[in-house]
Amino acid sequence: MAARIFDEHTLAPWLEAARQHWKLSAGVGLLLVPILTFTITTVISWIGWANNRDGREPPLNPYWIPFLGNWGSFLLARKSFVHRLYRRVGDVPATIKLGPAKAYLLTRPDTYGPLLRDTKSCTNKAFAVIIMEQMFGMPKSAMHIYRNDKSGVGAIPFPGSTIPAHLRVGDSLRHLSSQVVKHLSDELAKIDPNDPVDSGEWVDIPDFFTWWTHRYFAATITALCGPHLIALNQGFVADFWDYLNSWPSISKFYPRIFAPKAYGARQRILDGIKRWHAHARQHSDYRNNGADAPAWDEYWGSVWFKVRQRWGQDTGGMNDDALASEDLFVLTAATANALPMAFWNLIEVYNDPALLARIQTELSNAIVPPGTNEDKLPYRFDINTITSSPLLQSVYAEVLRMRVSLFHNRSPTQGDYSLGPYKFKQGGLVCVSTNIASNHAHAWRDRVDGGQRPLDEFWADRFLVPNPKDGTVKFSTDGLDGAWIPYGGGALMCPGRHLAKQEMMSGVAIFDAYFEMKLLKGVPRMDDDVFGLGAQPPGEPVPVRMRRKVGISPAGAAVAIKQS
Ligand code: HEM
Repeated sequence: MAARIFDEHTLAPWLEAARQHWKLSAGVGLLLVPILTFTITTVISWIGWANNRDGREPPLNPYWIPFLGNWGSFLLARKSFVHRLYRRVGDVPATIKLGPAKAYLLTRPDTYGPLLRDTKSCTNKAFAVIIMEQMFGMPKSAMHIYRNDKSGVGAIPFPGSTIPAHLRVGDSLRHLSSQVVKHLSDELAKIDPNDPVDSGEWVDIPDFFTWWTHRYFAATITALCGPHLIALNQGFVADFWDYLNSWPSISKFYPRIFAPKAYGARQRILDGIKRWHAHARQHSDYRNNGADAPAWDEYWGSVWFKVRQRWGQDTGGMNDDALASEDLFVLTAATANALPMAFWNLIEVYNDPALLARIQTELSNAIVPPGTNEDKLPYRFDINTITSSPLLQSVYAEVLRMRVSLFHNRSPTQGDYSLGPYKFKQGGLVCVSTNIASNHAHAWRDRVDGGQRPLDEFWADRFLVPNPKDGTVKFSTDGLDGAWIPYGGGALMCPGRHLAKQEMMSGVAIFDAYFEMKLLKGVPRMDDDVFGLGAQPPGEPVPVRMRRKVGISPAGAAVAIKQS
């Protein structure tokens, strides 16, 4: 009977009709593929939800397009993808198909801490390898160095690792914050007679984000790398911001032909770094980087760059292009998040005159020596006065909570990884979203002032708790394990976090010492194209009215400021 149903006479008319209307048939076929895929993945998802066994994989997030899965929506609309998924699954993790990769999105902050700390079983290696190639242009010829580094990320390399300690990927930062503060103060003290901001009158600036981040970038790069990187490369500062602004395009893996501006900016930066390396190698021996070497010299800047140069050279597999990509990674890590965050810190403070008044004494006391007048320009600052202020720390932490949006990505490397009743396959990507962590109602239930301070609003005092010792308040992140994770966690936690904190907090004191400012349109919205990639910059121009406070002659003409 079955044979009769499918015999050639029965099928023939259908095949003939399909031949005649092939366009229609192809269209129906194309429509059926996603519908079938969605139906099948939905059934798989239900089975996942019904499964109560320990050691199960999280339920699958259904998708329409075979092979690609959720890759398209994740790359093109990360924010709405994560929000929709979170609304659907709540506190249950989800399995997501991202092209050839399998990822797991964790949605409960109380699972974040343990996962991030377990760097023995779960590292960011798989992800870091992709990032080095796609975002920083690491040449393929050097990628084996990252793939072959089996030493893990903990302080003690895994048994069997052959990579000596001083050659491992990653390093630490020291001695830099006071340099950054000094250079930013020098930068803001400079008077340009042609710049209306330096006239002593109130002037309107159409976009304060550009004004501030370009100046702070120049100061940070001079502190990190010495003055020659910028001096050797005209337009380096503007090019770098073009490159950072291109991150959303590069992160979508667009081929070069579709994003020539983005890849062009990246290439100009890489060429500039190569020029700087060659110049520094000519003038200063990068092998002189031990305990007795100076912490900073004008050619390499921080001794850290000498150590990194030596590491790169000693791998034997890195050419000049690869060494430039390595340092592009560091320069990006050091500025792409910290400087937009220093911007938001200023914006929140200047948006609220009452808050500015509350911190004014601490800001003024940070200038050393106290009572310094204009003869002592550029001012010098005591960062400790600022970083120990409970309120300023709370503002800083709240800014990070609201404006940092990234995924901490881990991958089980020592077999499948168990977390509660769930199992994550070795090689899968386990993703922790700072946005879910930062806005999780239960995790933050004690930090919303009984519901009066919702998490989608900035609240300067969110991180202040009573101090029973003296009846005052103190800054605290107690009880927020897994909820406040802008820097990640465990051995992989950002090595630049102390520097970032000092940059963000001292930025307010330094700016306040030289300028007055009023926001003309309040706090700008964030650029959601950067959601999931780090610090979100503003998504619109930020007009302000500014006036220089110091360094102005009585006639209103700008006067030159002495360099100390
Ligand atoms: C607000 C500012 C910053 C934020 C939010 C931030 C965040 C992060 C995060 C989330 C990671 C990855 C951690 C993980 O995988 O768990 C990271 C890594 C890193 N950060 Fe930061 N960071 C900031 C500022 C800085 C600064 C100022 C530096 C200074 C140089 C820096 C240097 C680095 C480096 C070198 C790594 C890679 C570490 C490694 O792979 O060994 N970061 N950062």
